[in-house]
Amino acid sequence: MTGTPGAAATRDSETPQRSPPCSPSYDLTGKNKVVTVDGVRVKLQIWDTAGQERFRSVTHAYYRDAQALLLLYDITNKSSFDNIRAWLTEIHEYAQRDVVIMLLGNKADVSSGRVIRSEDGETLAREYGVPFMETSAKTGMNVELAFLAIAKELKHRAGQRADEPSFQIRDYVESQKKRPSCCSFL
Ligand SMILES: Nc1nc2c(ncn2[C@@H]2O[C@H](COP(=O)(O)OP(=O)(O)OP(=O)(O)O)[C@@H](O)[C@H]2O)c(=O)[nH]1
Repeated sequence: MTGTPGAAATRDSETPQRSPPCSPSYDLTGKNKVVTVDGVRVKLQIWDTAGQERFRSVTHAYYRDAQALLLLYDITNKSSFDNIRAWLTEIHEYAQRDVVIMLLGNKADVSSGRVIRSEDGETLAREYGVPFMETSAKTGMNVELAFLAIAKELKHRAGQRADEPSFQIRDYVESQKKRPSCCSFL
């Protein structure tokens, strides 16, 4: 699912989900997940396109009604990064207008073999106005944060009062995210 809408999250839905094809230590996709935000339990239902990105008509069905999309690329795989632009264009066309999008550069634990710098991810994310962080499904780095940030945003939208300041997901992610250690930079 790298370079694809790796996870599409909807809140509290009854639709069955797919399982991921592998089992890294921390799952970025494939399960229902309950995240507690300010004492409120937010249930995220997560769908993984699981390699079906070749079949665009199938993936449309995955993300058409999603409230949030996690776009993953692999920092050791340039084509997965290059695909992100095409996915953002697709999403613009087919997803909900107010869908929450997050860009994730996965495999941040890998110290040799990195071909995409953190700055490249940051620049792309800034261009599209979406939050960005690097993650590792192996060590768990920023995985919980990705889901928590999405849950906070969705909860905020659902219950926002007119007098409340809006939740800024990009600021929140920037303030909370962990950076990979020095040695994994190019
Ligand atoms: N080191 C490291 N390996 C990872 C990480 N995430 C996934 N992998 C490994 O990368 C390989 C591919 O993982 P997948 O989750 O199958 O990749 P994918 O892009 O989702 O594949 P499809 O869903 O089939 O498109 C597996 O061997 C995983 O264990 C990570 O964060 N760090």
